[in-house]
Amino acid sequence: MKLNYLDFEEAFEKTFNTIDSLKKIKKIEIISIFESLNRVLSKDIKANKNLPSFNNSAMDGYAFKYNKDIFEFNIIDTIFAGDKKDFKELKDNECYKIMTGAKVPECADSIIAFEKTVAFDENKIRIPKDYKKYTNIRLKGEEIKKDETILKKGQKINSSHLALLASQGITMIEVYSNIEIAIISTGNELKEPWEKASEDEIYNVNALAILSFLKENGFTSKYLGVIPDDLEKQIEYVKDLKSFDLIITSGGISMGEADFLAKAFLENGLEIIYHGVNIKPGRAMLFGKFENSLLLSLPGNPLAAIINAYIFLRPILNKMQNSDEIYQDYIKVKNKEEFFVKEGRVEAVLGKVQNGEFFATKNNKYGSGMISLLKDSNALFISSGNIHNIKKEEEIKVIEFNCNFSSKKSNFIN
Ligand SMILES: Nc1nc2c(c(=O)[nH]1)N[C@H]1C(S)=C(S)[C@@H](COP(=O)(O)OP(=O)(O)OC[C@H]3O[C@@H](n4cnc5c(N)ncnc54)[C@H](O)[C@@H]3O)O[C@H]1N2
Ligand code: MOO
Repeated sequence: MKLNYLDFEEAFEKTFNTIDSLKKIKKIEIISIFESLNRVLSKDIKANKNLPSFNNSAMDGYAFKYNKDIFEFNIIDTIFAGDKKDFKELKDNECYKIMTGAKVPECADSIIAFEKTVAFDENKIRIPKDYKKYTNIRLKGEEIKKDETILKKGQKINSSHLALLASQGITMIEVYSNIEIAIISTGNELKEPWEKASEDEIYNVNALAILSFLKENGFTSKYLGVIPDDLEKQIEYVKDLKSFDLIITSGGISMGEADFLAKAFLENGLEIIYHGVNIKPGRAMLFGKFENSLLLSLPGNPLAAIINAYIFLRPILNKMQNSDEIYQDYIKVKNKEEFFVKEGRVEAVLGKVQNGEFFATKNNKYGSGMISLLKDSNALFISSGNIHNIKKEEEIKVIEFNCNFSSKKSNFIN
């Protein structure tokens, strides 16, 4: 089989159009916020209450009614956070001692921190003459108003969102059900890491690498094992996979005589969207529609498989999960040492970003069969195919392994 290598951008576009064309019922479920990290909201969430829900003190200090001519106040009582009793009206020269977070009585409009007073004793304080009115009061509803939308449908939940939900006493939320993902490896040469491998055999790197890659990105998956390099057996095996939303395989898709994975899927009705992308590494990649599920076949070489996962798989997952944050954001950094890429194809170069500088891993002199380089890298530089050398000190765009995602497609290609 001879592969036609599809233009990189076109592959991206076809991928997204294919996801859009799937006839999918968006399944939802209601879950506890304790189980909701990385899940995607299936509806907007409104505020249950104002934030803050009462005027409260931003400092440990004294609450008083501002008067431009009064600078000394007698302390008449102390208000602690959580105090609910009614505090009596303050006279002009009276104040309350008040703790951070405590409810500020209606009669007070300003707070001074203990350390900002000019003098104080048990009973009295003096404030500076230039002290400003309304200082240090966190006003009811100043941050969020009751019924305001606080989180939008499509939001992937992180700890900051959970802080907000907790502040509202919201404990159950509606999310999209997790997409179901199957992971399959191919290759008779593979032994699982817990098996004994002879010097002629290799360990299965991709299954665990992809499984944990998915976990890092908030997705769960089922590892279904290694399919034997035998067409008849593969045809049988593949039949049962249509119930998954996404099937991720690795290996068996280039031109080797035992590479008949694509054929096994084709025999079962696979519609190939593309097979081969003009990118190094990872050009053997196959993407297809398998009834209402998708097949992403990553190359066997672990480094190529993982790089493709960073570039292609992450946006696919985000989109399939109905997240709003789909596309990788790039950052701009300074290139530390000159390195070279080939013209005429997109090239993904591993590197390490440190304090705003990019170091190409091994100066971009490595093969896609290597494995250890991934652990020494934390970012990818992606060339357009129109450049050859990337000079020292040049400003470049890179995608970090743990990049942010946004709803707008960014142009991360250099
Ligand atoms: N004549 C050609 N040969 C190859 C081409 C080509 O264009 N023409 N492309 C090369 C490139 S680039 C890649 S990448 C590989 C992709 O091949 P496959 O996706 O079919 O993968 P395999 O042939 O099955 O395996 C390649 C390599 O990776 C190892 N492997 C496979 N699975 C695993 C795994 N789960 N864990 C660890 N290592 C794995 C396998 O042993 C091979 O060494 O094709 C080139 N050939
Ligand atoms: O897919 Mo291969 O790893 O391009 O190098």
